[in-house]
Amino acid sequence: MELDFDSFVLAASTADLSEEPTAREHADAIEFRMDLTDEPLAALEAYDGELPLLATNRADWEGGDADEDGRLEALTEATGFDAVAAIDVELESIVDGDAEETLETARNRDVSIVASAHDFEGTPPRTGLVRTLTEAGKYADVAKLAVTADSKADTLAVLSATEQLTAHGDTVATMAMGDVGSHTRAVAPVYGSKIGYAPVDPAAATAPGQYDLETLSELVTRLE
Ligand SMILES: O=C1C[C@@](O)(C(=O)O)C[C@@H](O)[C@@H]1O
Repeated sequence: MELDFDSFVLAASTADLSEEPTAREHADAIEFRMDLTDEPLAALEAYDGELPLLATNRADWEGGDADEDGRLEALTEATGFDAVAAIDVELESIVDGDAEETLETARNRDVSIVASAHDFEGTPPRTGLVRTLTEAGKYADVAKLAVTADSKADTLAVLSATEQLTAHGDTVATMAMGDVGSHTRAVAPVYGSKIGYAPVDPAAATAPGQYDLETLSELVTRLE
């Protein structure tokens, strides 16, 4: 399956692929959080849903649950499944040189790459946001950055960086986590952000401040 990020992609974030039929009505893709389930490759093997998958195997040092041992290997293996249209790779793994094989395999298989960075502590100054997104964009089809907003000024920095990079022709996905940042999930697409994440089941949010899928879908559609 294919996923292009020329227009906004709403991804239903889940560790349970059996949620796909429920997600279908509102989502364009499923973000499959491999790190939050026990047998992710078996789940991929059994998947027969309609929505393309963005596979994420989030490292424990980046807010996820995957042990480093075999983490990128499992992600590489995931690119072999037809339904996997894109993978998310941590920018830090890319910069460290650990993800070379994963990136090469994905490219050979026409699987898109999202290079991601997360800040669970705060929001760096705008110039830092632009720098990180520009760096991520060198390696990937989409440069993704999720930060934690403590103030409205933080959310404006995220939106402003999003607008700048989009105007420059870069493909970015941005969001501010936490309560103060929630609205950026609805508004960032207006400034060019190309991926939004929302849980099908609000009780199973994969990041602080997420809206449930139906709500984010409605907000983004109305603001479009
Ligand atoms: O990186 C992201 C973005 C995210 O952290 C969010 O803030 O919506 C949710 C994660 O599932 C996803 O992998």
